[in-house]
Amino acid sequence: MEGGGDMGLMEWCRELPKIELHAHLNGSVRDSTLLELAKDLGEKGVIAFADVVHVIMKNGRSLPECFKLFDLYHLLTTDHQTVTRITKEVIEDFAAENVVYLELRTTPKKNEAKGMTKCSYMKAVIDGIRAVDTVDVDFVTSGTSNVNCSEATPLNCIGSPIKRKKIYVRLLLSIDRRETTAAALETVNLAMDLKNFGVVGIDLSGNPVIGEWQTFLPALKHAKELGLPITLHCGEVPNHKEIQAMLDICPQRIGHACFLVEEEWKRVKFLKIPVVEICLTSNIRTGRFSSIYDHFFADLYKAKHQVALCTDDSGLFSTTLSNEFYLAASTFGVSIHHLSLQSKHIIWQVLHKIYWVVSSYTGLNKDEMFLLARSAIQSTFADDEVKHELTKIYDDAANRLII
Ligand SMILES: CNc1ncnc2c1ncn2[C@@H]1O[C@H](COP(=O)(O)O)[C@@H](O)[C@H]1O
Ligand SMILES: [Zn+2]
Repeated sequence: MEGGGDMGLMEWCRELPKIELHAHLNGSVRDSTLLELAKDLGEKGVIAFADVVHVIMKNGRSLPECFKLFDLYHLLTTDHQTVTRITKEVIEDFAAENVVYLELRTTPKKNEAKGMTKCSYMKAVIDGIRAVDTVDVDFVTSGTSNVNCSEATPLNCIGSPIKRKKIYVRLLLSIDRRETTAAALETVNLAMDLKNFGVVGIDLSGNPVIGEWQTFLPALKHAKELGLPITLHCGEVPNHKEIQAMLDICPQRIGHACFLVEEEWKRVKFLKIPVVEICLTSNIRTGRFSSIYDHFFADLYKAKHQVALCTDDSGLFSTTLSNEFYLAASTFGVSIHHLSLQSKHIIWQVLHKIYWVVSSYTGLNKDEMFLLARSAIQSTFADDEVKHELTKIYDDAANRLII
């Protein structure tokens, strides 16, 4: 799909201002940084460098393999200084491809050996946000925090003569499915303490075959009581009892939703509440769908259900948000407008190819992609002021990007 006439579309996708709602910090680390960190630890004799290189560089991974890899990532990134470094780099990478609003999620971690508490982990993340120097960052919502974080000021230089790129960064604190109820509650309370530093909500993630719903429920209910929005990794495996329970608490958003059955989709659509964070490459790479043509994105889009294209783990899956837009545009464009949803692969592929060749048309048209990107504004957990600013960014870009 790349190269030739298609390059225009990819470039357009890069130019498009984008909103990223589902990105895990440790899953978004650059390969080059991981390799450097692995080399360091290899030299210190903590890991066998030769053994981990091919694991880091491997392309296709099953979901269980991903979680094994996260354990390795966490070994590499577990000290304050490294957490600060990866946060800085991840934000710079998203900003470089015109992500204008990033809701970055991460699991606050305790590590006694490194003197790390959940709170100090988050301080290291915040230091990383403050260390970004290639773009202006807006992340402080107001005032200071009561967790003894150093005085924080927004990094955007008001009145700076040179107009630089700007990115809004907000944080979601993740509860890992391996955690206890007490640990999950600690994360929710920390999120409340860090509201002034751009923490806007709670995520539930981690290996979907681990942990019981009842373990996380008290913390999620607590978050709701505190008015913290929630997004859940929902239906990554076919656990229908859990999917029902997740929908019962009416989260603001859900991610993945790969294994929802018709009845559950009806409920999602009827509730009109959960915005679905769609992670195409992640779902394909982890084998949730044997072909991208089986993905439910087109179904939801056509039903006008609120969806947002996201990367999930841009480092782990070697993708970017621009790439996800390109993938959606070049795969689903024809199908969305001209085919029935039940079409089989072969029909999708043949018609898509014919249409593509005949008309040189590469998918969703630019107006629709622009609106798709813009529609994510309403799904952010940011306050109205930020939403207003984002709307202005899209209004400005409309002249340049759509006719
Ligand atoms: C592939 N789909 C996925 N499904 C579920 N959880 C995932 C995930 N991808 C990432 N994570 C969650 O994010 C953590 C890494 O980032 P942080 O250490 O929090 O920054 C993983 O350990 C896992 O808990
Ligand atoms: Zn995820």
